[in-house]
Amino acid sequence: MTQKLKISSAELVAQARAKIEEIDAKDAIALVEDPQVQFVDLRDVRERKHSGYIPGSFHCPRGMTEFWVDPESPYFKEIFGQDKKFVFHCAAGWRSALTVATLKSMGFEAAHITDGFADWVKQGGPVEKDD
Ligand SMILES: O=S(=O)([O-])[S-]
Repeated sequence: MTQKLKISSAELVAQARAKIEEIDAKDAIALVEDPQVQFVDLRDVRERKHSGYIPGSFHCPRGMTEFWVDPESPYFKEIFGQDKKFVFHCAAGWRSALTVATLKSMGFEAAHITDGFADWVKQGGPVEKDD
């Protein structure tokens, strides 16, 4: 039997989006060479390999994010200790909205690309691909 949810995934994303900083792809593209900005890619490795990625983006599997940004966690990654603006993205902006809202509740400030990598590509953003 299908369980009756208290809240849909779409509502969860909408609630998250209302709480966080969103950057549309066009504005994000303008930041790609800014050394003070670190793009963080939450997509899985297969998506990155298949569709390419934002040059200089750091790959962070969504499942590890809370642990990787937390200096008290054994999984902390130094990259998140830098004094930079962090801009997270996924494919279409849903996973990154949820992630950035969760990070905000932890006290870690970040933004996300509103409509994700799909819009980045549509707006002509640079894409790197490994062979
Ligand atoms: O990447 S996603 O927004 O499709 S969940």
